[in-house]
Amino acid sequence: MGHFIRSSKMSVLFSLRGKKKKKEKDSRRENMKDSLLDEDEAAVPEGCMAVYVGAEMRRFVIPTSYLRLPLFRVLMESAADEFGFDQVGGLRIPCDEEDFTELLKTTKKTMKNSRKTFFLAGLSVTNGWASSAPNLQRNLGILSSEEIGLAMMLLREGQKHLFDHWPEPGVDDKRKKGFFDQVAQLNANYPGGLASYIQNARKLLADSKAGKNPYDGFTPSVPTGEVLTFGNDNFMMLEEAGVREARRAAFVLVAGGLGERLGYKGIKLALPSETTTGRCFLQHYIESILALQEASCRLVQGQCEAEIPLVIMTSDDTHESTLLLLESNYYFGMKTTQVKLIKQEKVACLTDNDARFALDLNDKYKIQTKPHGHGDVHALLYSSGLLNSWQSAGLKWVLFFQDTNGLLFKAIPASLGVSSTKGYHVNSLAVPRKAKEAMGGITKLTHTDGSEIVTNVEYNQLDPLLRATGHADGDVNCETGFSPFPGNINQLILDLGPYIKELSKTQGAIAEFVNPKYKDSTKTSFKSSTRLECMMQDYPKSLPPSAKVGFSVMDKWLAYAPVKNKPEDASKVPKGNPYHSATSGEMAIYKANCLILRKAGVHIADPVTDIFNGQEVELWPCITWSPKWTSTFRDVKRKVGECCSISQRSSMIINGQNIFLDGLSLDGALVVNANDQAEVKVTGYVQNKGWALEHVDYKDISIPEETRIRGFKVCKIEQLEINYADPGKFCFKS
Ligand SMILES: O=c1ccn([C@@H]2O[C@H](COP(=O)(O)OP(=O)(O)O[C@H]3O[C@H](CO)[C@H](O)[C@H](O)[C@H]3O)[C@@H](O)[C@H]2O)c(=O)[nH]1
Repeated sequence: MGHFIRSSKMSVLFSLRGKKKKKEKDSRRENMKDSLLDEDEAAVPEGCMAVYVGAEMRRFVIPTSYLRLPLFRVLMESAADEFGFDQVGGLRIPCDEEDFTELLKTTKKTMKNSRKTFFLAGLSVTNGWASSAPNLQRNLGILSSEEIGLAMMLLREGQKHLFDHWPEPGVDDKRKKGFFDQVAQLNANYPGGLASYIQNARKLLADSKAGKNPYDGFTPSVPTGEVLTFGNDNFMMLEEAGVREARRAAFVLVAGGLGERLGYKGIKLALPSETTTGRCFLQHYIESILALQEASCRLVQGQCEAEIPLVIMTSDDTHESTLLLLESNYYFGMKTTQVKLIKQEKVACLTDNDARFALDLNDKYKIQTKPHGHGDVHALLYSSGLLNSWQSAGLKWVLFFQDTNGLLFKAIPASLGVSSTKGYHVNSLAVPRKAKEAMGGITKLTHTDGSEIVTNVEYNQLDPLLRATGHADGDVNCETGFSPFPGNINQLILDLGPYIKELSKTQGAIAEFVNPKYKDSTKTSFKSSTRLECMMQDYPKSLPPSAKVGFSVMDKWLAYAPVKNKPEDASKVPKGNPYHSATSGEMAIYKANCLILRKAGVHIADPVTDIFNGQEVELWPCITWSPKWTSTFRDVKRKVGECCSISQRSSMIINGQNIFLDGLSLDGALVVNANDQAEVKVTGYVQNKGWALEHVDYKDISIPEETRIRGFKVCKIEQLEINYADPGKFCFKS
């Protein structure tokens, strides 16, 4: 590598082809300009620029792509500052023609060999830029040119504090390099790099400090959408339409969140959705998708070999455990090629309104990072190329869903049916919402210019928005006992074609927000570091008014029972509001199954109430079935005959595709297992001691965490278990 430092100070000037010269202000610029004017600008080919070097103004023509190299660009930019040019930069570096020629040679090579270092020799020339961070300046010798480029960017963006504690070269050099590895990664992961991230953050933090309403100019009102009634003819028609479409769908599960509110150490996808079978959320989701796939193929004529793709968005917090869960369970029956994991990266945490990065408390060479939110899913899907491959394969729908909603697949067929019959580009699934419940409200926003959008207003923004627009009480229930705004459960169904079209404009970037928790009303410091975030449901916000955006409202008991809150928090939820805990999530599954069977004609006893981990819940018979038993209500009705009854203390597990209940009277526990080729009718009176729920305390650490967070364990005292492993037609009569 050549050595660029010479005693003689010379100037380099460059001009971009076709740019007009501005009026020069100082004499040095005047001199240079004179020389430049003699040059034949037209001779500079497209994509190149002319650079004038040294006292003689020797002309070099170089590709403008060189500007992509961080240091080269930084030097050009600082020169532009120095000379006051806007588009035409001047560069004054102490080098001579020979050095510059060498610099170009190396640049050329670097551009070819991509990101190798090349500017090292020139660095000491411009060391002045680091004088504001003396500890960094002393360490420049140990850094590569790429690292220097990043360091320059950090200083330019007000991050010099990151180097305050750096010791002399020779001490912790490896960790210093590690610091830049992380900076390079953070820089590469954010569109526009860290400089854009910091600039966006400063703007959003200033808006937040000023109390700026993100919905300024908009008036909220209650939108109208499709309201579905479980089990009526319309519902069954929509379910059938949805199942038909399912073979042209892809599912996307966002599962990068750690679930801090639940306080569970593992990944939420590995939690049992209910404990009679112990089926975890991921197993339940995969089996539900496979069941839909089969049901969809059965509906269409001729050969159907659809394999519904499943994409799981993970993060560093969840990736390894998710992969392990899949691999150690043979992907729960799904082909490995059907499942793709895409990992979102975290973003830098910010300590103050100037968007200064927070250093990790345990490692001063590491910037603290946090997840950027589920909105990352759009950019990742776009950049992965999956969307285009799905389109080429003839797919039409993309369904997004979250990590812990054991009821969701009961609502999917009908809501997909709504999308296909209404031709919605975007369909959000919603349920009645209790005021202040931690779910966004689907809201119609009318702008002062007359334009309208129907979108999610997040739960922490709905109350201030309502108060700011003349609703003095803010987010409150209306006479129905619910908020008038339907609650968004973050199950989105997008039409793939318009989705791809929109993403090719935005590359999947979603508007960000920041939510700092201030120490006091001066809003100058934060209780803990914050970061920029984005939400997947904000996707429709950028759509043109012509986009067909709708939503479908379903009963809450049917569609929504997430597991998000730890027992101590759930027990403090105001009476009548949902707990969203492991306890309520499991109880909701039993309740929904009972209500579905009731609607199909089974006599099911009323529930009793009980208290687990301080939460009062309805205790219905513990009935579960494997997803392949049924994907639609019509199918349930087909499989349930006359005169069935189930007592309150009963439990039942139906595990098989062709199991029919007919004249069954159950008072105890019954487990029916049958392979897909066995058709089994279950009838008669089954009575035994059954299963009981034994109370456990969440504070009792001798009990496994996944059990104690729900406050009970299932004690299997006595049951009748019948198994059919062979094909054939069978009737079991007790
Ligand atoms: O960076 C992240 C953050 C979250 N998630 C995933 O996104 C989903 C939702 O995360 P949370 O459960 O933390 O979401 P919230 O409860 O804050 O709220 C979201 O879910 C609610 C319903 O459950 C409402 O719909 C609300 O409007 C919506 O923002 C989870 O599957 C989580 O794993 C990610 O993949 N990456």
